[in-house]
Amino acid sequence: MKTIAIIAHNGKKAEMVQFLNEYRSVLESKEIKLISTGTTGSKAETAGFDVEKLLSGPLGGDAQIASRLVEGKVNMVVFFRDPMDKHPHEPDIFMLMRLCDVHNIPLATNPATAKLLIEAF
Ligand SMILES: O=C(CO)COP(=O)(O)O
Repeated sequence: MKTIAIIAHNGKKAEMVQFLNEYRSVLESKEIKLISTGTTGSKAETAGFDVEKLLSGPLGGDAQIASRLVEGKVNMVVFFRDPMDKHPHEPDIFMLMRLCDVHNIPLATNPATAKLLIEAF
């Protein structure tokens, strides 16, 4: 089973739910496990997805996902960042993105890229 980490900043959570809904059948047919930061996961659960929720981003959720990733437990990251907002945990955000590159894990930071990646996943 492959795992996708889903993360969205507040201004991008609606786009994340829209993306998940659009690819619901793909996620189900490929038996993809979802893990997420806390609030993103709650939104996904409300939309009917089964998600393992970690802490909220500002409390260390990005860092927890990074930890799973370096242990080889994450196969792709969908991280809809909000480039128009400030984030107190910016170091964690950059750490997660850096570690995707260190470990050669596909990272989509916007819906257009996420669609291309999930179709090839
Ligand atoms: O802040 C985040 C990612 O950096 C997302 O965290 P939440 O999903 O808890 O809002």
